[in-house]
Amino acid sequence: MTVTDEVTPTAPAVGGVVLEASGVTMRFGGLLAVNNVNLTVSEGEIVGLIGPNGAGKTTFFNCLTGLYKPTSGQVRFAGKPLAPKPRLVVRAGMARTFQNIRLFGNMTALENVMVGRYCRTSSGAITSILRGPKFRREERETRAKAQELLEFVGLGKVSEHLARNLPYGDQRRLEIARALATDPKLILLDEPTAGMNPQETRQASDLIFKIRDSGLSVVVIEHDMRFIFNLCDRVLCLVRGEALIEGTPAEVQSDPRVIEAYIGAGGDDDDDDVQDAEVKS
Ligand SMILES: Nc1ncnc2c1ncn2[C@@H]1O[C@H](COP(=O)(O)OP(=O)(O)OP(=O)(O)O)[C@@H](O)[C@H]1O
Repeated sequence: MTVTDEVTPTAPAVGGVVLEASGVTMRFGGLLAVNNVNLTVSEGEIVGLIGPNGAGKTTFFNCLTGLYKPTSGQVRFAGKPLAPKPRLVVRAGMARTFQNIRLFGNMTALENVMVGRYCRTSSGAITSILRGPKFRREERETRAKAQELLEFVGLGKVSEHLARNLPYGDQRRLEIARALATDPKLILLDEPTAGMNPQETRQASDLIFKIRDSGLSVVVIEHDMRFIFNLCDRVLCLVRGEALIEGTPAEVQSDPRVIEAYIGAGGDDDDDDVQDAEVKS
């Protein structure tokens, strides 16, 4: 089966620039993990970030989301410079998921999503302790919004299940729901299909299209080339911290330097995927 048989993406409605990262560089001592990388993401775009292991993809995400303060370079979001502080980044409208699942295992799916929502509520510590009418109203709204998001990602029926008891693919969806609860304009997904079976991967792809169709932009790191080439409007390939090529899936897939980079890195069979994946035109 070809990739294009698997899903039927709708045409992207690309708008103004949401994210503009320019000259982002991150040095760890003597190691230049990210070197002078630029990335622009527009409204309604799905952008893929690929590259062999250790290429700097997650480090670049960490620079975009304020977990790391870049050694140099600038990140602008919705036209304004973005301070490298995770809390401010989330408030500005950028959310993310992590390579390793970071859920609260002993909380229900619903509670996990509610936690994500609290950055948009206004009840302070005193209101929360006193549990007055304002707090109760916000809590009701937060709960309703969280349930709506669980339904959006296909987990409406398991909202009262403990996160740790959910199957792996559902835990990944739950992470996405929690990120969406912050009301982002842009969501960054770090290896959202890692460890998934082919059916879960197809569902993840459908969910990302649905997120895009709801008006968000998406940047996704992934090693699964079929998934990336089928999903993305544009792909940036990093190698040893530097941008090797940025282009449409077809352009990136047919660039011999990309295949070489994966083979040279002694990768995890991704090089076969780069050549074999059939991309949307
Ligand atoms: N906090 C850190 N301190 C020192 N070195 C780091 C740190 N984080 C990442 N690195 C190094 O930076 C380089 C890029 O790592 P990074 O995790 O960003 O790559 P990646 O492309 O996401 O890899 P993978 O696909 O394996 O997740 C690697 O050499 C890594 O060892």
